[in-house]
Amino acid sequence: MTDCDQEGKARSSKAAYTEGPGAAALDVRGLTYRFDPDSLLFENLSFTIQKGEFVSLLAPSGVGKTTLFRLIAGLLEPDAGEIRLSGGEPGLPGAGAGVASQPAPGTGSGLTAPPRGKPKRLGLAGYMPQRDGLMPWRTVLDNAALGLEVGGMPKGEARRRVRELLPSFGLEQSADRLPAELSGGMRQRVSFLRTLLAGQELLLLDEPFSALDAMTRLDMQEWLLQVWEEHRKTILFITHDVDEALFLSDRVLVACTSPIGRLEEFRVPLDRPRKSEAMLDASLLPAKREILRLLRAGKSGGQNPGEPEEGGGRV
Ligand SMILES: Nc1ncnc2c1ncn2[C@@H]1O[C@H](COP(=O)(O)OP(=O)(O)OP(=O)(O)O)[C@@H](O)[C@H]1O
Repeated sequence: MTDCDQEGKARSSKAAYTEGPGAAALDVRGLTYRFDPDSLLFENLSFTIQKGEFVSLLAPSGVGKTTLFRLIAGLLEPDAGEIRLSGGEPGLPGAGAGVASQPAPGTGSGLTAPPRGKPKRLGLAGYMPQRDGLMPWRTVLDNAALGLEVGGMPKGEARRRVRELLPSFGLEQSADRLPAELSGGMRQRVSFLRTLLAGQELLLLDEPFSALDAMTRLDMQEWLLQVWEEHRKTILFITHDVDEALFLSDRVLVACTSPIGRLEEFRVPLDRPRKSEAMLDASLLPAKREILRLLRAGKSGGQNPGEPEEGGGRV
């Protein structure tokens, strides 16, 4: 048993998720997935994200964070378990669109597994992958409008919708520029605008700021919170930066075992709206210390991780 497992057992009675079936944006039950027989990534994993929450996911590199996003987005199908998203018809609760299920061993859920094929939840979550994926030949305006156009909106209407939001994304003067003419932060803003405009309730953001310098990153974090407070979407955010996770989130979920079978939950004790100085708030230190310790325990496969350094916040 790893240090992380022991810690999980000790904390399990406290780490109860607040589940309200009508308010869930995402409900994962008994998820099991492997790419090949020797690489089990998820084993009977369950967690819930409520509508309007900002939740970050922290885990050591290579344990399966991006794969989890691909499963939620419907790009991969679980071997067992179910993934439910709101926003489909009839949505949550229920067994209509937006539900992918395979029988989870030992869960006795009694749910009927739909036939394999196109996942019913495909398109129900907005997915912003690590690389911004902007098309180099399309302007800012046309890149941001892409999701709307793919969804069937006429080009003129899609462009009008984009133009309305360009000012709050700091892109008003850049509508006709190509991606190669943009800074890293601007590219991420275009990519996020495209994701937001596609209209889904749940947005999956995979390390969107990892390639940015420290100052741009701080600006982008504050900006993202402003936009989120304005649009009140549900965000699930992958990062390797503990400070970033604590600053942005209502809850931080930490995966520290491989395969991932449970997520340790930390509620962030900060009021909103937040400014970046909140990262220095002393109330965050116990959670930060504990998260770093868990991640180091997970990384070292259960070797004694020792005391984490105060300053280090990236894993
Ligand atoms: N298409 C694939 N086929 C086979 N194995 C894969 C595939 N995609 C990812 N993997 C493996 O699954 C594991 C998890 O990969 P994933 O990218 O989900 O990890 P991650 O936690 O997001 O990593 P990082 O933090 O470095 O981005 C890795 O061992 C990876 O090599």
